Amino acid sequence: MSTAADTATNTTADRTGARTEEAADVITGARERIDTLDDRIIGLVQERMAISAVIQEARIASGGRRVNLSREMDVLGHYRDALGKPGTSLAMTLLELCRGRI
Ligand SMILES: C=C(O[C@@H]1C=C(C(=O)O)C=C[C@H]1O)C(=O)O
Repeated sequence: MSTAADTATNTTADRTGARTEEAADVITGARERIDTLDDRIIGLVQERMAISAVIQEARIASGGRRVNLSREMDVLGHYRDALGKPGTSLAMTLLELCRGRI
């Protein structure tokens, strides 16, 4: 016979994929920390976009181009050195967010 407590346990397990209540608690707590980090990362990305826009506008207003490929190579290298090949993909996504598609 299943009880109300069993139902609650199953619900938690369904949400986390865990097979024990202890593991489900660890996962729930760690997910809260990840959600907080993701909010901070999104905020940092938005801050990066705003600063990048200032640079691009200054360069365009001076008669230059929006994009500066040699600087982008440096940014890509920075992320690749820190995070490996997926770091390059992350940097390419960040660059697209900051200056649009080229
Ligand atoms: C922000 C700049 O302009 C553009 C955007 C970049 C970026 O978001 O990192 C890098 C190079 C440029 O294509 C820059 O030249 O530094």
